[in-house]
Amino acid sequence: MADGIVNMNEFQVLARQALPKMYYEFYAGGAEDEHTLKKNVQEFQRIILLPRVLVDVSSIALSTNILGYTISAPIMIAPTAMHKLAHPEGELATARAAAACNTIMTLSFSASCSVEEVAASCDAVRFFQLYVYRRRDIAVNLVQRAEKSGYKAIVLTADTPRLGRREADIKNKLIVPQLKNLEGLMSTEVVSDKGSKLEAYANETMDPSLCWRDIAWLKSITNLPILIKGILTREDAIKAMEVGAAGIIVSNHGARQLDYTPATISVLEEVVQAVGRRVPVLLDGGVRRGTDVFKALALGAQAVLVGRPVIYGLAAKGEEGVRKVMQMLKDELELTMALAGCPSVKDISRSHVRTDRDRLQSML
Ligand SMILES: Cc1cc2nc3c(=O)[nH]c(=O)nc-3n(C[C@H](O)[C@H](O)[C@H](O)COP(=O)(O)O)c2cc1C
Ligand SMILES: CC(C)CC(=O)C(=O)O
Repeated sequence: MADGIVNMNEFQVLARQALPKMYYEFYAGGAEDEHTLKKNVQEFQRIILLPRVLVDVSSIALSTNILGYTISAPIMIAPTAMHKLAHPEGELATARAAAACNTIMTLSFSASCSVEEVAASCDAVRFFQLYVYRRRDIAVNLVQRAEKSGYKAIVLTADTPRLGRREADIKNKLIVPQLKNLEGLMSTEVVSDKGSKLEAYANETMDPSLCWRDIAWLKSITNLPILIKGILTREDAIKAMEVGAAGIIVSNHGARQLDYTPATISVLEEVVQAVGRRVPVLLDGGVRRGTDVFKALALGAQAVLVGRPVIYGLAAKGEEGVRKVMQMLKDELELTMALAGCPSVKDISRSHVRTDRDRLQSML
């Protein structure tokens, strides 16, 4: 099925064909007007590449290091919920693909497979994404299980005190299957019979009082490094460093939370400047091409994460589809680096891209 596929957009078409409408729209959709959803992709397209020629590019090195772990390319797997809605093997297939590609998978708190099942099926480096519920004992339980199962970092998602308004899910009356990590801890049944059950469930469970002070609590329950996901401003990047985050993920949750937030690529540089290399800055949102990865690296990200492309690969062709998606991005990045005159990831610099701001400044 994935033979003859030449780019990520084609995987999206396959996924649409493979999935029931309710699930496809859950995966593909964004919040409200989906303004940010479009912007996440379009703002990458506004950045221009400035290649250097006559550089020896006979060998291209893609590998990089994240929190001390070497990965084959600066492209990681973002946490996305409920992979069994895309494929019967769910996160186990995704995890095996991550291991085969030698990259880091971030397992979603809201996965359809448990932290233990995924750990048993994948010897690659894994991070665990955490939502903090009103019932804090659930976070303690999950973090401890992740630590015991060999996950290497906690990715705290900070942009979801409530669920964003996803109109397709409301229309489709999206259902929520029992979340595997919560089995025996709490039920995911909700009473709401109108609109998105996911929204009702999330709003009942998420702790909207979670705040910067709570990072101290989180640190008290784990020895793992904590990355904060959902940072979009200089101010919050500074706060994240003050509370001791080991890394920052510039993210607007794939445009599924607050609509009209900026495209992630357009705020990356501001965050990178605020952080000043003290901790790694990662980015997700709208990465669909190797050139996008290159642009994010040129603007200071240490790596990117991809969300929907992985789900589209999974829906289209299970583990093989995810592998193909990751390989496609790697191959495109490798070619971009060769054509831009960058033999290694370290050679990708700010001077290899021109942004709208650069164009404005050159006019002053
Ligand atoms: C279907 C779907 C489910 C998601 N589930 C989660 C989740 O459980 N936890 C989380 O922190 N982010 C979640 N995200 C956000 C992703 O981690 C990531 O920020 C986003 O997908 C990146 O944008 P992209 O899809 O354009 O690559 C989800 C995104 C999608 C599309
Ligand atoms: C279960 C969730 C809250 C999943 C999520 O983060 C999302 O759908 O964007």
